[in-house]
Amino acid sequence: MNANIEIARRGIMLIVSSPSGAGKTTLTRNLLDKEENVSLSISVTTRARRTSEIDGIHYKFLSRRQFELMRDGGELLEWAEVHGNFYGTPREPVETALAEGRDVLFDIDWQGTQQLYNSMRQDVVSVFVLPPTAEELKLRLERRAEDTQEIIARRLKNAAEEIPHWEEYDYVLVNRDLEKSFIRLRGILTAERLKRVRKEDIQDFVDHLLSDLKTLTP
Ligand SMILES: Nc1ncnc2c1ncn2[C@@H]1O[C@H](COP(=O)(O)OP(=O)(O)OP(=O)(O)O)[C@@H](O)[C@H]1O
Ligand SMILES: Nc1nc2c(ncn2[C@@H]2O[C@H](COP(=O)(O)O)[C@@H](O)[C@H]2O)c(=O)[nH]1
Repeated sequence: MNANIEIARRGIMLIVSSPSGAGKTTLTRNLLDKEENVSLSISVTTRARRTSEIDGIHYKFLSRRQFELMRDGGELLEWAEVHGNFYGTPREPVETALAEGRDVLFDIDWQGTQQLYNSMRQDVVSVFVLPPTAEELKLRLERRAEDTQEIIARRLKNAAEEIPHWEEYDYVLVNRDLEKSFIRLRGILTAERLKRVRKEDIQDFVDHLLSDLKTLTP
């Protein structure tokens, strides 16, 4: 057997959560640009589209009725109400990717993470991103200039309820320096991909290695 061969494994569900504005979207988009074999789970939402967003790329934007039809038809892996809007993860693309050994990145909140923990724990790796300070969180939301003052105030208020959920996650990152945070996030994915338990056919690989070794030793 060729020693460079890729060992087959199931895909990983890499979840990144944070209070609004801490930087999870920036970090996950960077990861998608730099890493192969990973795709973003595109959520459905009833939230209004921001000017910088494209339907079908950042989210699939739905009416409340369309969202309820998907949810009630069992088409969502998880769903939650966040900041007064509904968000959910379409089931089919995720299940297909994982079965084909492709990793999937999720930008979802703590409620969705809890649901995926309950249903798919063995596939989930979760990361909680914290802002360096409360003032910086507010500044980031303001500098992003995508939301009204009212929406920013609501998101900052909700941050106090979201942040205590950091303890439920596998990893925690304080996103002070973007480059350092990115290196850490990428490191988490790299290490998780190498975990022994994920390598479904590692035993076959080792058996071949041992049998080849026998031919080399008297
Ligand atoms: N380490 C950082 N230093 C300075 N600015 C940052 C850093 N990380 C992200 N930002 C900026 O902060 C703003 C908010 O980031 P981003 O949109 O990624 O947050 P988010 O956590 O995904 O928010 P939401 O949940 O609302 O989507 C963006 O303008 C982004 O460029
Ligand atoms: N439980 C889920 N949460 C989701 C999903 N998609 C996004 N989100 C979270 O909602 C908030 C707000 O996002 P924004 O784009 O409006 O700023 C943020 O915490 C996201 O992580 C989902 O499918 N399920």
